[in-house]
Amino acid sequence: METGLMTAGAGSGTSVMTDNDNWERIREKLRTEYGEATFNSWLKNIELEKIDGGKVSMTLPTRFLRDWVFNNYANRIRQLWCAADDSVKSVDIRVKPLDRKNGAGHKPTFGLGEITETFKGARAVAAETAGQDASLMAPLDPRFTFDNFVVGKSNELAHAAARRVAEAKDSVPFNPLYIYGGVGLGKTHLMHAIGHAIAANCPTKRVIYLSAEKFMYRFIRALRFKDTMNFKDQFRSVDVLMIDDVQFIAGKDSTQEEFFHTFNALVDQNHQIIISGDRSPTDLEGMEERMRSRLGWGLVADIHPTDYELRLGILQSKVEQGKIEIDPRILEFLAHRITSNVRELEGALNRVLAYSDLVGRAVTLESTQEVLRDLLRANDRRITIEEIQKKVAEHFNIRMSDMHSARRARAVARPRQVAMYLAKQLTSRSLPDIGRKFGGRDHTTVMHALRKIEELRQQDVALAEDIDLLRRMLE
Ligand SMILES: Nc1ncnc2c1ncn2[C@@H]1O[C@H](COP(=O)(O)OP(=O)(O)OP(=O)(O)O)[C@@H](O)[C@H]1O
Repeated sequence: METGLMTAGAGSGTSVMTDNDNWERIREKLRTEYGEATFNSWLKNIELEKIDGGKVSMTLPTRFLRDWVFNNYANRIRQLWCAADDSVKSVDIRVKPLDRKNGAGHKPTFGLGEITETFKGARAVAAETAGQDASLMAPLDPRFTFDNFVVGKSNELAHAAARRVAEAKDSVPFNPLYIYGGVGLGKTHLMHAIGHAIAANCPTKRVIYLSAEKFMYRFIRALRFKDTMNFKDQFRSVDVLMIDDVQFIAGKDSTQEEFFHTFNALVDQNHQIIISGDRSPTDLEGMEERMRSRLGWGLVADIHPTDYELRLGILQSKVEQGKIEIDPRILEFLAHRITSNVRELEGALNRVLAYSDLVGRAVTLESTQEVLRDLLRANDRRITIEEIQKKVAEHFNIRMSDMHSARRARAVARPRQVAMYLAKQLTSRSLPDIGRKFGGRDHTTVMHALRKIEELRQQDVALAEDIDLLRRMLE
């Protein structure tokens, strides 16, 4: 979110002395309400800049802190300002500009130049959350903890596996832990949560968390500056290595080669590796076979799309954390309608709340529909055949490419027929269209598949259940 703008009451400015007094009192209230630890981590560094024309301008040293405060404490700060001074119209929190003359100021936490995502123990995280020492900054998002992760059917395996890895003091339960799932379903959240838990429980463990993209960037830089020995040492001496979005290095041969050796070195030393990707290891096209097979060596845990209950649970947890008052029917509406992924769901809630702050009116169903018109339309879109194929392939543990292949073995032919059946049920595509999407098959093949599956559904309870489950997951 670019601007932290909050609106309230009506009126004009007050004297500097009174403003500072008010701010002191508000700070004390925040300290009492949220407790010393939270106050010191997030709120202590808010500075009052000025009050002008009824607008309170405050600053925080980093964008990260500003966003966090905005998302979690803005409502309360606004209420306190309004109660303290009824001339206050709006409250604005900005990132404090760098003091260029003295070279002082704070780097943004997720600055562009930052490539190392290394942290050693809890101190680094604490320093980071307090926004103090830029050189110790760890990019672990403090919101992404196990406590803030809502568990449902779709993510329970990944969550349990992540916890097991995080809590294992001297052992390595599965190596690697490979977590995969669609966009915005909590893979990064779980990895950060593992990082936080290890930092808290085993502060001497050396952990590296970074995206595969940054791994590649660092590797290329090491090559360019002839510093590969150092690069290898750094990565091969860690206790826990977490690589996010591994699909990024598919097709990047030399990075894959380096990653392969790093991977082997760590596994040999019995050091933990945790990897996330957007698809299963077997479906990582552009990834060498030896790498794919290694990625599947340990535990492969997938995160499925969320169901209604989980979406509602996530929204409820967000409003509880932010102490936000909102009509529960709005949350139910959002959980019903924003089904794409959790990131969009959170974004929708934030948009609705920001709008209500701006216009100074409570959130209603009408305003929610109005504000989210585009998002709701996008979420109403039709299910695609590709989605069906992907889901069915995952479910039956076959490759996506088998949906198009000529292979006739039952282990792949049956799931393919199930996918055709669901394509007919859940989309408005014609039989020839469906056939084309399945490796250019004839419409009579599709018809045969539909008949076969309909017949089997009557006889085979397990298959009927599989189909029901798949349909619910897709709808
Ligand atoms: N089960 C959950 N409970 C609470 N928050 C969640 C949950 N799942 C996802 N989120 C939130 O949804 C947002 C997106 O999650 P995250 O970034 O971890 O997704 P991702 O799977 O890594 O996506 P991508 O593939 O785009 O990297 C985050 O703000 C995260 O906190």
